[in-house]
Amino acid sequence: MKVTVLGAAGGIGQALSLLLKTQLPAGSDLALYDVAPVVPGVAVDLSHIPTAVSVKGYGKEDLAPALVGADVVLIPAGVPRKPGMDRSDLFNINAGIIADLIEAIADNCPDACIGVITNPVNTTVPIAAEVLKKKGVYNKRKLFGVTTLDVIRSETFIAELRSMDPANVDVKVIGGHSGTTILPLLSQVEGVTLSDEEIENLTHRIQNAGTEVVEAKAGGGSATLSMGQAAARFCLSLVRGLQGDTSVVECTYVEGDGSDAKFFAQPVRLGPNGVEEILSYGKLSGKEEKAKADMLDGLKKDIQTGVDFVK
Ligand SMILES: NC(=O)C1=CN([C@@H]2O[C@H](COP(=O)(O)OP(=O)(O)OC[C@H]3O[C@@H](n4cnc5c(N)ncnc54)[C@H](O)[C@@H]3O)[C@@H](O)[C@H]2O)C=CC1
Ligand SMILES: O=C([O-])CC(=O)C(=O)O
Repeated sequence: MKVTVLGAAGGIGQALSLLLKTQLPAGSDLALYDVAPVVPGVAVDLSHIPTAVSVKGYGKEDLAPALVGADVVLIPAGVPRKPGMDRSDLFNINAGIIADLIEAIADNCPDACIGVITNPVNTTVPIAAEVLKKKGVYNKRKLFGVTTLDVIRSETFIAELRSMDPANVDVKVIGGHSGTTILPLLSQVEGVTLSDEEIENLTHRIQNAGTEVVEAKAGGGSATLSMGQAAARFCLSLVRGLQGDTSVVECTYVEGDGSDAKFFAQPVRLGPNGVEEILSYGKLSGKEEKAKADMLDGLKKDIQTGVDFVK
């Protein structure tokens, strides 16, 4: 497997690359690309860790060789939020960065699975799809918005509340990746019964957890370490699927049947083709149904913003 990280010298990129260096299957190649001049140094640094994963750094002018042969491309390139900003405030800068990087992916590794981390995810994923369509290489089974951070936060916060081992908590989070479009299905958590008040408080915390980190970092960026862990989990799941394991399920923002919105985060079974099957997210509680209905217009607008940007 070759995994390429675009934006590898950033906060997420470095944490993610470290986890991949130590956890990708033996024999994998890890390609680290960034426009920041430190990226070859990040690669040398990681290369001293004794695992059977080879690491190579690629500077600004070397995007094509970083991508050629990639099975998976993860994209945390772009600017993060500062206090007082919404994820949508990142659109002006990050939309162009995503469009350019996706174009290069279309030219150099059109069959790769692409995991978009760059915000606003609700919009950057539709941008990626439109660019790939223009290039004639769009495969909806291979384009993913990485929303795993919402899942691991949900698992963490529930485990804390009930003094459980987080490894035993499994939560589906559907919708999108900002504000109320993040919809954790807390009525369905197996083995955990939550009161209405607990569900309300947890939902609010999960939806605002990104802002919790942005405010705590006080101008120094947004979640990088937890996001590195989330993206590594997602990437390792994708790789297991690509290598033939068809039992791997993750929630991720993909183009499904469009019954809720054209792009929607939902549980997906992964496999050799990327998305093998979009799974049902089950029965929602009355409150979750209403929360979904209330956020869909906003999510659809975010998606349209991405489509319009490319058109
Ligand atoms: N999907 C999610 O759940 C989450 C998404 N994010 C998003 O991830 C993005 C990155 O966040 P951080 O790593 O904290 O930012 P950062 O500023 O630490 O790193 C971004 C990196 O991207 C690089 N970069 C910029 N333009 C580039 C280009 N054209 N090609 C290659 N590299 C380029 C920069 O040089 C930098 O090294 C932000 O947009 C942030 O909002 C952050 C947390 C969670
Ligand atoms: O909140 C942000 O800007 C970064 C992010 O997406 C998250 O932490 O969920």
